This record gives sequence, structure tokens and C-alpha cells, in this order.
Amino acid sequence: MQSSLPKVSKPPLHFILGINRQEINPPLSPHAQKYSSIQSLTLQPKSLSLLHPKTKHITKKEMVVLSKQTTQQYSYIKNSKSTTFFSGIPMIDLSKPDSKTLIVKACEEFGSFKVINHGVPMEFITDLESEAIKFFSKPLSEKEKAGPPNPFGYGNKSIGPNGDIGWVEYLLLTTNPENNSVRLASALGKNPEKFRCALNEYTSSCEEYGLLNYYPPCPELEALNGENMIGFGEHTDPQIISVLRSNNTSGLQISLRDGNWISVPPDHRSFFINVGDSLQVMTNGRFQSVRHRVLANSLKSRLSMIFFGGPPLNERIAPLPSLMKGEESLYKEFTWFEYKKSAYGSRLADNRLCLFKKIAAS
Ligand SMILES: O=C(O)CCC(=O)C(=O)O
Ligand SMILES: [Fe+2]
Repeated sequence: MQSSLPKVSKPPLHFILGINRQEINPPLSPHAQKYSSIQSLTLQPKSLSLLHPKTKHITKKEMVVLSKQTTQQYSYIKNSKSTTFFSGIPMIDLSKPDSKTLIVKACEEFGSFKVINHGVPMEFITDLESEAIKFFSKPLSEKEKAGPPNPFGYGNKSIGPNGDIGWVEYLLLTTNPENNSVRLASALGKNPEKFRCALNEYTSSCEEYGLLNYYPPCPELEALNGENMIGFGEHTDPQIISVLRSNNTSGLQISLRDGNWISVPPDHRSFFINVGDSLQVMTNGRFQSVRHRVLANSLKSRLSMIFFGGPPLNERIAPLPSLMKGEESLYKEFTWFEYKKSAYGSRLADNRLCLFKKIAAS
């Protein structure tokens, strides 16, 4: 199969296998208990205009409620109609000749799209999925042997080093098995080779456009009357592209250009592609990285396999000359290493590209 996506240059290509945390903490207690442990409550009303014709059904107003527990802080979203799905996400059939054109259009308009007829055999996906589920079903003490996730390994709740917390567990892996530590390999079970094979089969089948991802439920949400808990907080991916595949559980939301959040219908056979910050720079802003987040599900577990395609560390990230046609670059010069370092020092929701934008002369 011919891939229509840009060829992603060599490593680092990392994967996150995530699973919503469930058995890790004592289950979140129902309503009363949750609020009795609140130390501070912040309400951030966010007025949302309905500019996009296909978003009539989404909530006009959204409240983000931050509840601070003694040791952790989780974020909740009030009245997010997470089960009303948006039907306007571009779907691209990679076997069709017009797919390239449609991908460009989707990247310009949405910063994301889903692909079908991607050529990745379903059995590769299900093999990796079942190995991942085996891992996440282990007792916490076993999983922790594969952590912490720096640079690669198991993590839960904490996303990055700057205080971001989510209802999530994850395994951060690299496609280069030598970089996945011995500690990680042994925690993957008696047969880490099987896990590795599943990962390799899956990644080698899609190396030109990346791919992979997984997650699970939070029954206490049922008692919270329409509130949703953040599994993975809003952010843009810093890499060139991310390829996300999840099981049939909802949770992924993306922010449209008008600021409205919409829920992506789950589809375990397709891949969902996001434009990352690096691709935004490479196209001098013609494509824009898409803000997205994952909400916890009260009933079902969600497993996502995400493939992040990033450049080599010393690669300069700059607009591609062939796209420039005499335009000025909107961005200062920087390498992927510099961007990663800066991203590591920021919060998940921060607009990291701001720091690298040229200030327009007035
Ligand atoms: O787990 C998911 O479905 C998405 C997570 C995500 O956006 C990320 O890891 O960058
Ligand atoms: Fe992401």
C-alpha cells in the first residue's frame, strides 16, 4: 500500500500505551466523599460560540471544575456531552487516489482526520492490544517494576514532570528495543519477547506513517451527574504527527478552530491522525496542531495505541522551503531537541509554540 503521509525520519519514535487508572487508587468515592475532600474549587466558565455548522449539538457552556484532594488533583468537566458524537471528522480512504489532496484539506481545516484502508493487519493490532491488557491487568506492584517512565517505562496519574494529573496509566516505549530497559522488559512478564514481537510487528507495518495506542473505566462518574473526569488533559502533540488507534470506547475529544470541544466517535478499525506542533512549523502554520484530550468513561475501559512520529534530536525544525513561496517564516530557528526540552518544562495545556514564534513587527 502506498502511504500518502509524509515520510517520518528516523527515531525517536515513541509510543504511549495508556490505560485509565482504575484499580490503582482506592476507587474515587461517590459524590459526597469527593466533595468533602475538596480543598479548593475553581470554576472556569468558558463561553463557547457555535460557529461550526456541524456542532449544533455540543454544549454551549462548559465548566472545568478542579477538585483538589489531599494528595492529588483531578480535573472534571461539567456538562460535556461526551456521548454526542461529532460526525464531521474527515475520513480518508488511503486506497483512493484523491487521498493526498483530502489529507492536505483535512490538515488545513481540522488538524486531524481518520484513515481507513490503512493496510495494517487487524491481527497485529489485536495481538498488541491483548499483550497490553495483560500488562495493565497486573497488580500495581508488578507494573511499578516497569517504572518510572523516564525516559521509558510505566507511569500512572502523573503526566510529565510539571504536576499534570489524569485518570490514566501508561507505558512509554520506544520502537528501538535496545532503549527499553531491562527493568521494563522483565516487568512485561515471563515472556517479554512476545510483547516485543507484538510491538515490532505492529510498528514495522506502519513505519511510513506511524501508528499505535490503548486505555479503561471510572464507575464513580455515574454518581457525578453529568460530570466527566479528565483522563488525559488537553494538549497538542509536539511531534510531526501522531497516529492513534483505540478500542471501541469513547473519550477522545478535539477542539475545533472555534474553540468548541467535540467528541470523536470510537472506531477500532481506523486510525486517527493528529497534526503535531512540528508539522505546524514545517508548513509555516498552514496546518495547525490540534488540541485534544481524553475523558474517562464510567463504564468501559479504553485502550489507545499512539504512535508519535518525531524528527531526530538534532534536526532543525523549520518551514519546508518548497512550501514557502517567498513567505517569511513565522517561527524562530530551533531543533527538535530544543523544542522537546522546552515542552518538558511546560504544563500539558500550554501553548508551547508561542515561545518559538517570531514577534510580528508592528
Ligand atoms: O490516549 C489517547 O487516546 C490520547 C492520548 C494522547 O493524546 C497523547 O498521549 O498524546
Ligand atoms: Fe496527544
